[in-house]
Amino acid sequence: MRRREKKNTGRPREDFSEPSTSLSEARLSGCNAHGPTSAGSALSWSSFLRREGVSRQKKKALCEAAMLREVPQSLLVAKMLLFLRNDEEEEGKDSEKSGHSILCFCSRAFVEDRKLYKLGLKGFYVKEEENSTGEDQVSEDEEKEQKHDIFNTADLPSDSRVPEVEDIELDSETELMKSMGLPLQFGGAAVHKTIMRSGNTYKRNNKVMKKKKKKKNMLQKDILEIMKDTLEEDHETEDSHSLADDPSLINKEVDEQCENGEVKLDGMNEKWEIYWGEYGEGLLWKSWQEKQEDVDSELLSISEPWDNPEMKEKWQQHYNELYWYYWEQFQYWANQGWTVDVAHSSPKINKGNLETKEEKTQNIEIDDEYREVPDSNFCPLASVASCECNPIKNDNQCNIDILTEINKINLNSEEAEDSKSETMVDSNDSQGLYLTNMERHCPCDSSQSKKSDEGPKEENTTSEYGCSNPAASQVHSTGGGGSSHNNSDGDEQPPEQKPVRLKRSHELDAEEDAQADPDEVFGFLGLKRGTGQRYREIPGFSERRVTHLNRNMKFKSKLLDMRRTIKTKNKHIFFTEEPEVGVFKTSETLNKVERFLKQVNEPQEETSQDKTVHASTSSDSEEQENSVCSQNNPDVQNYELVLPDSNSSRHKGNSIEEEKLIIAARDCNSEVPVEEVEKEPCSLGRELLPLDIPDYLQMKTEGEVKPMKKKKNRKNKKENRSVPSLPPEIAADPELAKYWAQRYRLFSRFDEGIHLDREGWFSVTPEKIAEHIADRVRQSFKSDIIVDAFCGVGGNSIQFALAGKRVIAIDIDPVKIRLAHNNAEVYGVADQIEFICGDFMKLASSLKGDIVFLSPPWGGPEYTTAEVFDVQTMICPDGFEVFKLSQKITNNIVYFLPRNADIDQKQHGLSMH
Ligand SMILES: C[S@@+](CC[C@H](N)C(=O)[O-])C[C@H]1O[C@@H](n2cnc3c(N)ncnc32)[C@H](O)[C@@H]1O
Repeated sequence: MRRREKKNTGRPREDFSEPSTSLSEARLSGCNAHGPTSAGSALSWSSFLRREGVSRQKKKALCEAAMLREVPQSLLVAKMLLFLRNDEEEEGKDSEKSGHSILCFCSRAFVEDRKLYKLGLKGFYVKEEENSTGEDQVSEDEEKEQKHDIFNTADLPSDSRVPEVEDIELDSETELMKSMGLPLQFGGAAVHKTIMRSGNTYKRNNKVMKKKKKKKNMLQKDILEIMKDTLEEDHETEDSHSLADDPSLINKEVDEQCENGEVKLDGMNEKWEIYWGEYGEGLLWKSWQEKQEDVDSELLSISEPWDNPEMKEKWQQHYNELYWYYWEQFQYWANQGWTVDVAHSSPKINKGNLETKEEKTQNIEIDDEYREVPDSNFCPLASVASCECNPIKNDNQCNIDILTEINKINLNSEEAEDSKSETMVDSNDSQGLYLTNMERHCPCDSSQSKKSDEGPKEENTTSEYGCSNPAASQVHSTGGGGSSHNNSDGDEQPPEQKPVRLKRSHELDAEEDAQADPDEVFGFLGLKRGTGQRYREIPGFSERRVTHLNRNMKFKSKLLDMRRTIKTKNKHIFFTEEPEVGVFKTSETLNKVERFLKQVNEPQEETSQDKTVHASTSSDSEEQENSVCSQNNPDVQNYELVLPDSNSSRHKGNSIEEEKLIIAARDCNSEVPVEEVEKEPCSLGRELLPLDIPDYLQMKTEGEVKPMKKKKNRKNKKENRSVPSLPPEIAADPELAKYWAQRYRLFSRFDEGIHLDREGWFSVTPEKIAEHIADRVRQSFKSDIIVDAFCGVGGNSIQFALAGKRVIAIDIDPVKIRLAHNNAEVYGVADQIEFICGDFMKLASSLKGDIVFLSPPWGGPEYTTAEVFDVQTMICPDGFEVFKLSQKITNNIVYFLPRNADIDQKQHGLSMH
C-alpha cells in the first residue's frame, strides 16, 4: 500500500487505500471525489461533519476514519460519533467544542481488505501536473460535480477523459499478476479494464448522464484508460499484437473472439452486460424506492424520476452509484469464484456463445440439476460451462462461466450474508436479484441445498465453502448443456473429496451474536447506554448517551484484559497402541505413598498390642486417645488425620513460645513405651507430633499439603536429594515411621546424611523452631558463646552455629553427641561447635559461656495432663537445679519449657525470673 503523498499544490493524491494521519482539509473535502459511492450512503462525510457542527479543524481529528466513509450501506452497520467528556468537566459543557470526538464506522466483521479495495477505497495515484496550483482545491460542491463526472467518463471522448497512461500507477495486485505472467483479470485494476469493453453498454444504460469535462477530471477519469492500456499491454505480451494505438482494434478483436467462441478477457464484460441488462432496471428501481422512503415518502409518487426535472439529477446520481456498485460487486464476486444458485432465467454460455433467452429457459432445468463438486480445488465456474480449468491455461474459459453464474449471484452482500439459508424465489419478480438466494457459495451449493431436501445424506455437506482457486479444477467437464451432473445420483463423496468451507479471513461469525442484548454487551464493556433517539432525522442514525461506568473494565475482564497471560500447562497424553481399558496410571507420588504404607503396615501388626497398652497408660485424655488411635491405624488417611486433630483450637493464636511448648508437651505425652519410661525415666521428654507448628514455621516436608507455588522449589530440592529408602529401624517401628515422613521438617537437609536415634526422632527441636530460637537469641544477646546444656542430636546447636554463635554442646548420652557431630557436619558447622559428652549437672560449674540454653527432658507424658507443669519435679534432672547451675555460668539463660510451666514458680524463694 502506498501512503498518500502531499505536495505543495494542496491537491490530494487519490489513494485512499490507507488511512493517513496527516490528511489535510483539502483532502478531506476531496474524499468523496473518487470511486463508486455506496448506493445507500447518501450523506457524505463532509456533510455529516458539517451537520454535526464539527469545525473543519476538528475534522482532522476524525480523518482516521476517512477511509471508511464510503463503506457501502450494505456493509455499514452503524456510524457513531462519540463526544468524550471528562468527569471533571462541567455538566453541560459542549463536548463537541471541547475537541474530543471520535467517529466510529461499524461495519460487518467479514469485510475484507480486498473487498474494500475493490469497492473503491483505493484510489489511483495520479502524478500532479507541474503547474498545478491551489486552484485544484475545490469546494465541496465542485467535488460533487467532480464525483458525478467520474461516472460519465464513458460518454466522454476518449481524448478528453484519458489521463496520461504513464501517470497512472497500477495497483500492486495487478502488477504482481503481470510480473508473474498470470491473467490480469484476476488482478485488481485488470478487473477494471474490462469495463472498457463495456463502453457501449454503459452508454446505452447511461444516456441520461451529464457530460462534463474539467481539468480536475484528470484526477479521476483514468480507470478506463488504465484498463485500456493494460489490455493493450496484455495483447502485446500474449499475442504479440500491437493494439496500443487503436482502441477500435481491441473492440474489434473482442467481437471476433465472441463470434468465434473465444471469449477471453471480454467474457466478464459480456456477462456483466447481460446481467445488468437483465437485472439492472429492477435493482435501480428497488434501491431508488428504498432511498426515497427514507427521505420523503411523497417522492415515491413520482413514477419516472428520470423524466422529472426535479428528480432527474438525483436519478442520474442514483444510477451511477448503483451501476458502479453492482459492477464492482459483480467483478469482485465473480473473480472470487462465487456463484449462486441458478434456477431461473439463467443465460447459459458455453464456450463463449451466449444463449438466447429461449435457450436460457430451456436450460433452467439443467441448471437445477447442478450438483456438488466435491473438491477443494473445485472450479465453481467450470461446473457450468464445460470448463476444464487449468489455473493458468484455461482461466479464460473459466471466465466464460462467470457470466452464467453471475446471474446466480446476489450482489447485495448484506443479503448474501443474512440469507444464507433462504431459498430462491422467483426471479421473474421485478426485483429478482434481491429475491434471489444470495448465498456465497459455489453453484453446486444450490443443488446441494436441493439435494439436502431430498434426503439426510446431503445434510452434512456444507452449503458454503470457499473456492480458493476458481480456475484450478479439472474435476468435471460436462457437455454442451454445461450443467454438471456430478454425483447426481446422490452417492456420498469420500471424505477427502467433500467440500470444505474455508473461513474467510475476517469472518468472526462465531464471535458475533446478532441476538446479543446490547445492554449486556455495553455492560460487558463497562458502558451503560441510554435510550436511543433518532438523530437529526438522519436515516439509520440514533443518538444515545453512553456512560462510562467502569474505566478499568479491560483489566477486570478476562476476555478484555490483553495483558493477561494465559497459563497453559503442557500436558502430554500418550496413548498406547493397545487400548488399556480400565487401567489407570497412578502417579509416582501415589506409588510412593502406597509403598510407604505397605512398609508401615507390616511392623504395625506386630506392635499393635504394645501400643494399646502404651496408649492406655500414657494418657487418658480424649485427645491423646484419638492421637494414639490414629497412630495405631496404619491407614494413611488416619495418619494424616492425626495432624489436624492434634492441632486443637486452644493452640491457635499462641505465641511462638507457646506453640513450641505445645509441641514439647505433646512430645512427652506421646506413646513412650512403659518399659522404656521405667528404664530411662528422664531420657524421653519431648516427643514431637506433626504439624503443631504455626504456618510461618512450616517446613517443606514430605506428606504435607503445600501451596502450589512452593511445589517447584520443593521439587527441585527433592530432585537434589537421593531419596533414601526407609531404614529398617524406622520401618520396624510404626511410631518412628510417622516421624520419618516428617524428616525434612526436623532437618531440611536430612537426605544429606542426617542421623537420628529413636529418642532423637522424638525429642529433636524441629529446624524451623530451632532457627527461630537461634534468631531470637542472636537478637537478644550480642555475646558469642552459648552453652547448649542438653544438645541431643544437635537440632538447636546447629542453628545457633548457623546464627553465628560458637556453641558448647553437652549431652549425657555419647550416642547423641556422635549424632550431633555428624549432623553438624552435614550443615557445615561442626567446627563452630564444641561437643562434650557428660552430665551437665556436673560440668556446669566448670563451664564458661555467655548464654546458657536449656532444653532438658520434660520427664514423660504427664506434663500435658498436669494443670501446671512443675519445673522442679517434672524435669529430670531437677529443673530448678538446672537453672541454678546455669546461673553459675551466666545470667543469660534461655529455658525451653512446656507452656503450662509456672515460670513464677519459686523454690526456697528462688524464681527463674
Ligand atoms: C530433649 S532432648 C534435647 C534435644 C535437643 N535440644 C535437640 O534439639 O536435639 C534432651 C537431651 O538431654 C540429654 N540429657 C539428659 N540428662 C542429661 C544430663 N544430666 N546432662 C546432659 N544431658 C542430658 C538427653 O540425652 C537428651 O538427648
